[in-house]
Amino acid sequence: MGEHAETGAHKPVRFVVAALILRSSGDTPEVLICQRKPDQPMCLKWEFPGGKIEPGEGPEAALARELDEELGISAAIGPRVARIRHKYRNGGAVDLQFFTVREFTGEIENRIFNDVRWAPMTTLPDYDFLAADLGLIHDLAEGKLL
Ligand SMILES: Nc1nc2c([nH]c(=O)n2[C@H]2C[C@H](O)[C@@H](COP(=O)(O)OP(=O)(O)OP(=O)(O)O)O2)c(=O)[nH]1
Repeated sequence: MGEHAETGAHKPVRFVVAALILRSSGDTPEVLICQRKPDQPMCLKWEFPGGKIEPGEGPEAALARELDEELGISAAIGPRVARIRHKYRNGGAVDLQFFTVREFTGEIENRIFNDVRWAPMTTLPDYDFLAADLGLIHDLAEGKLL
């Protein structure tokens, strides 16, 4: 195995934005989570809606575009609450920025995912999330972030 196969240094970093879309159900804060399709890489893992920033695009604009494409909503992008760099075992690195979304117009529609659901914050660790998200979901579940 060459050194690049081990370090993944040959693969460019993917700059990704994702949304913590929040609502309250009674006293319970909930967040929207999405499950990847069976035919996608890292299939059936859970993630937050979002995707790659396109060249020349700002992070907020990229996220608003992705939420429209993936869920059919027009979202007010709130503050950035986390930034995570993660190297996947296949060598691909991601730079993830998470923004809160507390207001949107339109009805949430599942356009590309295997499943979409509102999850109470405390239940997040019960879902099989992408590895890069694990620290974040534990902080969210423990009420440390929001
Ligand atoms: N949307 C989203 N992507 C995430 C999260 N955590 C995480 O590691 N990612 C990774 C998975 C993907 O490699 C990348 C997002 O890329 P994408 O949504 O535009 O495209 P994709 O899943 O087809 O991924 P790719 O194979 O094209 O890289 O970021 C997350 O919570 N939400």
